Amino acid sequence: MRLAVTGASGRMGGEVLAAAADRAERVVLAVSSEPDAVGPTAVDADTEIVPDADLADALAAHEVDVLVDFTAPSALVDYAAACADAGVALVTGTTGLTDDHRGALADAADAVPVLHAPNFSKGVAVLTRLVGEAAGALADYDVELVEAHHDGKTDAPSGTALSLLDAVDDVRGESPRVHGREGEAPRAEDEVGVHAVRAGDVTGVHEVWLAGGREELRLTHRAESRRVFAEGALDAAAWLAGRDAGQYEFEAVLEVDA
Ligand SMILES: NC(=O)C1=CN([C@@H]2O[C@H](COP(=O)(O)OP(=O)(O)OC[C@H]3O[C@@H](n4cnc5c(N)ncnc54)[C@H](OP(=O)(O)O)[C@@H]3O)[C@@H](O)[C@H]2O)C=CC1
Ligand SMILES: O=C(O)C1=N[C@H](C(=O)O)C[C@H](O)C1
Repeated sequence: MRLAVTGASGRMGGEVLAAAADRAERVVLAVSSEPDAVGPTAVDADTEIVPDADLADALAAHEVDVLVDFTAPSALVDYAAACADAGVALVTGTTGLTDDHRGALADAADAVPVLHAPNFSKGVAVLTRLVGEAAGALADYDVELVEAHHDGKTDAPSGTALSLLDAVDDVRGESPRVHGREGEAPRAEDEVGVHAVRAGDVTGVHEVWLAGGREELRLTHRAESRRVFAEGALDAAAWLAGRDAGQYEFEAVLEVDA
């Protein structure tokens, strides 16, 4: 499998490059909006560092099978279009997507296989199922979500938090989401509080509270290292290579793994 990795100078891009090297996976392109910021030691000797402006040509010239992306929504839209033009599968973990960004991914998926996941850890996949089960079984319990990330994260709530909230809505119907609280306002019975902490170098914590009058259940996932996301994305890339055009879910990759 011949891989390209975008956001090569970023936290996750760097982690994917390091994980791929440790797994002896072939990264032919490290793509960056600032190629000079990608240290030569970040990539293997046979990996070419290319500016993202040249992505479409580079994908075709290097016969890339899958592009792995952790960048920003505006960049992802351009990268998805380049993948569609070059016939390259796309695995992306970029969060903060609006409906327009999702529309651009759907357009790309008309031409190539596309897999987007807001979280590439196995633990969060299980957490999402557990949250749905708990929200259904404890239907009258208050739900609140707290997520914490490093001080460099720009989108809030996290993509994972949004998908956990969707899991609650799937079993309870759509609930009003209250982001933080201030001042006088009684808690509505069906509201779901959402709280985003940004501090230091926290890799990623998601905690869902379910509180009844006399007991409280908390379901918590704590990522200890970005490597867990990078490994999940590389597993997804191996699974996606050679598939038909269309949109795929990370859960399908994990089913094969189980
Ligand atoms: N799904 C998952 O499992 C995970 C998802 N994420 C998501 O991945 C994304 C990246 O996270 P992280 O690596 O921590 O972020 P960083 O800010 O560390 O890196 C993002 C990189 O994207 C590139 N980039 C290209 N265009 C833009 C742009 N317009 N604005 C900002 N960056 C741009 C830059 O690299 P360059 O200049 O080299 O192109 C930048 O360094 C986020 O959306 C985050 O939420 C993070 C962890 C896990
Ligand atoms: O930006 C991050 O760091 C992370 N982002 C993802 C998200 O928004 O859910 C996944 C993980 O929590 C780390």
